[in-house]
Amino acid sequence: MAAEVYYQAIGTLQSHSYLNNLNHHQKHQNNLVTLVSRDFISSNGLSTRRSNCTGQRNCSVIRSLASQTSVVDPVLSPSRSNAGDTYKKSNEAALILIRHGESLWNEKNLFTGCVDVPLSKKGIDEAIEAGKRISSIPVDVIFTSALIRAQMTAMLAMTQHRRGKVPIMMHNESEQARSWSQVFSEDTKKQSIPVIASWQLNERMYGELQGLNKQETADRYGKEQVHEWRRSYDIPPPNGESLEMCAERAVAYFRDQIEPQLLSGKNVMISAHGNSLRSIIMYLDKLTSQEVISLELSTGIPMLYIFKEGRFIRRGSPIGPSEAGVYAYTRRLALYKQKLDNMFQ
Ligand SMILES: O=C(O)[C@@H](CO)OP(=O)(O)O
Repeated sequence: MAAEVYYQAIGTLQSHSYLNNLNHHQKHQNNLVTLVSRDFISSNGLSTRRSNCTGQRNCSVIRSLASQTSVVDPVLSPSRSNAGDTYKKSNEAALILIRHGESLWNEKNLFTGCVDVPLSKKGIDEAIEAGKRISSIPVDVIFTSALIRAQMTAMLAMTQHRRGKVPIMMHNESEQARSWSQVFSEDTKKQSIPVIASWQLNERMYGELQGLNKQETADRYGKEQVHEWRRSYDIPPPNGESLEMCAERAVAYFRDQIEPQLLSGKNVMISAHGNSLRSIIMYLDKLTSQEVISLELSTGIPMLYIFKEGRFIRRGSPIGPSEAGVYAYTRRLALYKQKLDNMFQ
């Protein structure tokens, strides 16, 4: 199918605001992300409405980092719709975020944090389903946390990718590990996707709540207290990390290790966790510490951003591998899918 066909979809998408588009996706796919106070997203007045940051140290750090990004949509803006050359010349990359599929402890409703538990049967199915949704989106490098549930999710998702590249875990923990895991064929390397695991993308450390049942904890300490531990920005659970503390390491890692990949045009997938991803989304979408409280991520639903000219544009979640809208977002995505369609005709 020709790339132009995908561009036709832009005509229909142009009339959608960023938020409408997001809502359209959400309607069709079980709430990838829930933002209770959404009005800020469609507004240009982000900075004026964002004076209510309650976080202390890191809040200002996050906000100054975030000030480099924007939710303005250059891809779908009418003035750009016919600017084919502009698309060609501009440097852009896809960024896929995915929270791991349901884990055995999600299933049991236990606080998990940095405890390293695997996916449940349902989580395995979710990861495979997630893989189908992104199976026509190019992935050049994968970042996961150091935890098995995020790694399982990434690996299972990639089994569904139409390009058929093999994800390979990088082992840089020692010189010997690096040397013993070398690949000596350039051709094979080209058919591989490096997978980089980092503790900085781990779930936030839940301290003394790890292993406790969420409902029983609420019964014992009160719903409000537990909600504060779970969703406030800067109040940590007993001996654990607040979201602010989690953001400090996860966002720093994103900026230092992941953004350079995107800047060089590489398409990146991040498989991580509810709270490490919430903190990264806070950075990408310039959410305040108040706004992030209402951000919830579903397990196993991938979310696509386009990184273009230093800005992150949230595109919602691909519904399926053939959904025209997703591939219409950029010429590169359209061409990539067209190539895959030709290969597998
Ligand atoms: O238990 C956890 O580690 C997290 C994510 O599952 O829970 P919460 O939703 O409370 O942040």
